[in-house]
Amino acid sequence: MTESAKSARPVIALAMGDPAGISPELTARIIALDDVKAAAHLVVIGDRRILDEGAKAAGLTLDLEPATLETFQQASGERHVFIDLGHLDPADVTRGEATLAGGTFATTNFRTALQLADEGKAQAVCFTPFNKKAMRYAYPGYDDEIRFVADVIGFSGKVREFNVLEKVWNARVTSHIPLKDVAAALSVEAILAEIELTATCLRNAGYDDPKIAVAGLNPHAGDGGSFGMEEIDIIEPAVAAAKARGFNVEGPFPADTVFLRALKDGFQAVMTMYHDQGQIAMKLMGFDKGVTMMGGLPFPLCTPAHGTAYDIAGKGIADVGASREALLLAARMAKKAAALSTAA
Ligand SMILES: NC(=O)C1=CN([C@@H]2O[C@H](COP(=O)(O)OP(=O)(O)OC[C@H]3O[C@@H](n4cnc5c(N)ncnc54)[C@H](O)[C@@H]3O)[C@@H](O)[C@H]2O)C=CC1
Ligand SMILES: NCC(=O)COP(=O)(O)O
Repeated sequence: MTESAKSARPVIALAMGDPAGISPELTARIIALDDVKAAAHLVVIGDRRILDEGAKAAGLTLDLEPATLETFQQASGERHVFIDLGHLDPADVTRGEATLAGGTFATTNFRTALQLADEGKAQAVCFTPFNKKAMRYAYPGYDDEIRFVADVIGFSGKVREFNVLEKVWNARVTSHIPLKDVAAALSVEAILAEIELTATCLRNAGYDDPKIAVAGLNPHAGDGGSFGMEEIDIIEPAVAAAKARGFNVEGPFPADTVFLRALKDGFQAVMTMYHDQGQIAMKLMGFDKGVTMMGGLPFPLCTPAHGTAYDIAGKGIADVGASREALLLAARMAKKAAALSTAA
């Protein structure tokens, strides 16, 4: 890519996701978006035959620059780049089914994208949806993306998923664990660490003085200890400790109204205690725009908040809105990171 094109737009490595779902058509739709093109230079990693199937489903003809891992940095930047790993024949894809072949395809693409970012050859990574069952076939230790990323790039710092809508973010203290284990996983230290990471990620995304609302765990935030003690014993002390450290944080608020309060009172993020406490609200507020962002890594990592949608795969009706937001958020964060490192 030419120097002027490079400085204007971050390079985003886009890994094609699960081939049995909507990932191929979403990848094609992302490549065709003008605002994504204006915001980022994409290096798409996958198999051209799978992408072409997606383009066909989406009714698109794609104009991509073919390149290899060795040559893509010399690309002009006029067109997005496609790195064809040639590793999956469409004949081996069973649409709507989680398979080892699908998981191998997606983990290989993801690993390659992560390595590019780790080597500084891309400033951010995005992916179209993975299916966790398929990922586990290919990589048995695959609890979720966080564990995989940590394994691939050898990162041991704190990383967490955030769900992002323009109007509000959702951070969570626990994530992919059984609901029965949530209460035992809460501690003052865990909540404090999440607040700190959330504030940092919000600042990295351009919110200079982030304000965070913390949800309770129990109905009505425990109602003074009537329905559980976690608020009194853990969450309130964590919020007090965070305030003492200078964070703009309030709570615990009852979880059933905390998002209403956040929107009304201008909180940039709601911290929930477990996955679906936030996800239900976020997906109702903006399923077609929701982004999952892995915060705490050395580079932005974003994906749509929805999944592989096996039920509509190949029908050409998958909405690209959330993927578009994922790419645009990653581009914004990459530009902000570049500006901060230039200023330092
Ligand atoms: N970005 C990612 O990699 C994500 C992956 N997943 C994974 O996806 C798999 C399936 O997850 P589910 O819980 O079934 O949720 P899902 O989001 O795949 O599907 C839920 C419903 O939403 C619809 N839907 C999803 N995306 C859509 C789109 N772009 N346009 C139109 N309709 C859409 C589906 O057709 C389905 O009816 C799981 O393995 C899960 O872990 C889930 C969330 C995010
Ligand atoms: N692949 C990203 C992902 O699955 C996000 O999962 P979740 O945050 O919706 O559980």
